[in-house]
Amino acid sequence: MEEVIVRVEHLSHRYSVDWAIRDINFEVKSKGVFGLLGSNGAGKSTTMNIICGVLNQTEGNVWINNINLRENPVEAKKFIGFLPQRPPLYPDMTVEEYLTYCANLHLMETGEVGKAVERAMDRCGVTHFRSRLLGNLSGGYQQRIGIAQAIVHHPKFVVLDEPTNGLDPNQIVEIRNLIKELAVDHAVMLSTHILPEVQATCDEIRMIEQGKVVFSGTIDDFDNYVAPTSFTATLGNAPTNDVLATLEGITKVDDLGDHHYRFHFTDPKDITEKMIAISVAKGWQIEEIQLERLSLDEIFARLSGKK
Ligand SMILES: Nc1ncnc2c1ncn2[C@@H]1O[C@H](COP(=O)(O)OP(=O)(O)OP(=O)(O)O)[C@@H](O)[C@H]1O
Repeated sequence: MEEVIVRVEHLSHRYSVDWAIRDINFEVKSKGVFGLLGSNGAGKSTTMNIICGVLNQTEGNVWINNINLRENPVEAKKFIGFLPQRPPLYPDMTVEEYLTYCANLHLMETGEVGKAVERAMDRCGVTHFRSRLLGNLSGGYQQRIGIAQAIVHHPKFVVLDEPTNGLDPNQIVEIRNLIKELAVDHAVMLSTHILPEVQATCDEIRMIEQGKVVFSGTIDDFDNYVAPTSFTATLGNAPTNDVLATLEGITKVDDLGDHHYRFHFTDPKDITEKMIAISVAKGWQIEEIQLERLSLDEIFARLSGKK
């Protein structure tokens, strides 16, 4: 059985009077990417801050490598690398100075520090910027340095809070690739409010909404759950609704007016390709076709309703 590196049991936290998270339970395995998905204010950062020992929980327990984080924080934190939402970077330090400083903060043996810094720079693809001041790096490279500081002390568990926030599309792809590389030999936990982000990077996910877990499962379970069940199409020369409703794979058709239709189906496989092929063959003048995917808010609403 795969090793469990993190165990979270009945975790709850209250800021003054309001509960930010309530009775969160999960385990993180020693390899792969574990995603915490939730809209703004759902409770992701609160959960991550507690798991990294930055915030003391009101109730519940966190074990890192079987060490109770609350009872033995110094030992437990040796296994954790954390990139908070705002990377703790010092703009007047060079990359190498900063990573050396972080390795020392993590109480690494002095003789190990140089090697560890080289390895972290290499893994994050920043060795060529070793003498560059952090303040002079682009957002994407600053994020890489943030990840490098999170892995410099060889933690088993790496926590990344919204790691692609504020990056451009190319930088996002690069950081996602880096996360997947790290997950080959680390347990990586990331939080995000971006649906495609979990779909692109995560193996296992928990979705939280108003501080409670509303979905827990693998990414395949999640993709099945959020698979589209309808598409819309504009047909310049459509046949009657009765004809459209008998098309293979279509369970129902709504006439939305102005040559616009919504088609419901149960099996999404090649459904739009089939519709395009038959429209062309029959001369229905298809002008536009679009799968209707659920937005994150709609998924939350569905999952919360289910619960
Ligand atoms: N220091 C604080 N004091 C009081 N309330 C807080 C504090 N930090 C967070 N909260 C509240 O706790 C709830 C959860 O916030 P949290 O930051 O954990 O959510 P999040 O999912 O990380 O959202 P975001 O993506 O916007 O950071 C929110 O209602 C937030 O307003």
